[in-house]
Amino acid sequence: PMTDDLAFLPIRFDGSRSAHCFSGSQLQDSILIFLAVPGAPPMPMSVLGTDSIASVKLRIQRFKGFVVTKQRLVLDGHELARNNCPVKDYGLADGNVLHLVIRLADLRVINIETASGKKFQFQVDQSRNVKYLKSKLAVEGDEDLDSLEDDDKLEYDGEVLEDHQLIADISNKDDAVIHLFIRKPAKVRTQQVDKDTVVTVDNPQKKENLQNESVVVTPAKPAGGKPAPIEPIVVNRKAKLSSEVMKMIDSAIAGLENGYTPVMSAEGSGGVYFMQDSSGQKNVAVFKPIDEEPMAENNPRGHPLSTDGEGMKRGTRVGEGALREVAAYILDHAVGDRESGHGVGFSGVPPTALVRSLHRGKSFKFGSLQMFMENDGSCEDMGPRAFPVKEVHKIAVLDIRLANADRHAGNILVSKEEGATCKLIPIDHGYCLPEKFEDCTFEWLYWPQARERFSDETIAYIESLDAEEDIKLLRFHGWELSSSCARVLRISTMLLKKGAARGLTPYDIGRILCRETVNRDSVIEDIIQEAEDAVLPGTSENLFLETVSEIIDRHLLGHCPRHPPQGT
Ligand SMILES: Nc1ncnc2c1ncn2[C@@H]1O[C@H](COP(=O)(O)OP(=O)(O)OP(=O)(O)O)[C@@H](O)[C@H]1O
Repeated sequence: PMTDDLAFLPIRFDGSRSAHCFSGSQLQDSILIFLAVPGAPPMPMSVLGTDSIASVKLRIQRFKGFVVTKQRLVLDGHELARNNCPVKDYGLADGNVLHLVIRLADLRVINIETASGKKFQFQVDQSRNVKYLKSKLAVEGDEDLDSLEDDDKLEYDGEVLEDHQLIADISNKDDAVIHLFIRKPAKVRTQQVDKDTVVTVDNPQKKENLQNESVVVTPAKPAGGKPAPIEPIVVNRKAKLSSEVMKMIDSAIAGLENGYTPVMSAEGSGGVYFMQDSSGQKNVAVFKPIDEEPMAENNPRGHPLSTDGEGMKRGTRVGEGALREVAAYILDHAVGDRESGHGVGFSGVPPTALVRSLHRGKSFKFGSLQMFMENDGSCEDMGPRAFPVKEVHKIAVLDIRLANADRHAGNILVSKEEGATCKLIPIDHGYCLPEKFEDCTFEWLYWPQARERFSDETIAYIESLDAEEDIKLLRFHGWELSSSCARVLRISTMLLKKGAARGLTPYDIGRILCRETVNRDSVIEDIIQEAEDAVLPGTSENLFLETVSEIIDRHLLGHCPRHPPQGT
């Protein structure tokens, strides 16, 4: 609405003066940008270069009503994630379009009937338009819709709906039935080879990340029978799925078979669906389809499409979120147990698997399926004071090892156990194991617990870690890490081990991995640069890592731990 648009503009202007009357420095610092909210035309907004991201979000909250913590601001496909950072550090300039992505959806249920009488149900954000609904249908409709063309129409009450019309404006009645004709492009190619389905996940940017570019789905039902509604994707038949994963899949199948359709989560930046058990009373799993990740083709939250295949965080790929979710679970070994088949590991990543799942009762989608963990909210809802040191440290160890680029407070669930102690549950690992350290951020970095030393038990666990074994383990499960992701894992594991051995705290180590400001490289980035400058072109990876190791040692020598290392 007009009033909202106007509210953005004059906020910096004194009513009696025009913009031209601004005093020198303020005028120079003022930047006119456009804020793009899904389903509405971009609106002008004037900010100062010195404004922090948090203050821009606060203004958006004041004028648009979206709570600060539920906003993600995206410029050129990358999130402006640091709330304390001035906008000028992100290089925001006149005319830039800032995309607002709301992590909280305003969902609307829509019933759709095809010409041949088939019925579908969708949940769509009210702020999306008809064009978006069509693109969703194009992917999620069934084979009947295959032969239909792009210009097929959606109709409501005998009226043809225009592409730009908002879902909110179509009808006020909740039971709106929209008649449609639409085509269905393929997203993931499947091919029948003997009794198996060979699936190629379409990710043109970085195919080498999936072994042989294809994945074998083992049919859970005998050949000729109906496919199971959820099937784990198993690349290596020798890799056993943990019993927790199998149990979770079985209960989610029971829920689907009893007719309980997965419910879309109101929270999250991508498509996140809660699957129920056979009673329909309890959430048992969380399904995140590959094609609905932030910046992927069918993202339901209004994320702009990625233009170059890079994900919302630097050094990650759109379409690989599910692999990273599974990798985080696989690499979260239980103490003393590196093999597959473990339940919950040292850091408590919920059991997670790559699956093909029936979506909305008709088409299949690929994605990650994670055990639903009962919780009392996330760290976004409470201060960190009540969290036990051990709980914070287990998250810190995970984030440092995996160079997690998305550890915000909403991605740590809190469960209050009996006796009121809090357990922390790390979720959402779609942006771990990046190709570079640039976007590493750790919510816990400034929590007091991060300044405590690791316990002996944690130090023993850290000592047992081995990046080479981890890379092999992922390969065994079918994910061949790209050389740059493997390098990041090797260096972060090396730093964690060296730091812990010297008595450094999670804060000390985390500060080496995270940039202090957006535009200043982190210590680890400087160390890598120094090593790159020191070695000759064509040097082996091993020699390069030795060089990194020496530079880290030198850096840590100059680092004075808060307490002397143990045993010295
Ligand atoms: N394993 C889980 N158990 C219980 N709840 C979960 C689990 N995974 C996700 N959720 C719930 O779903 C919401 C969205 O999930 P998630 O954070 O993984 O999504 P996302 O799209 O990657 O988004 P974002 O990082 O922007 O929040 C979470 O805030 C949480 O409430």
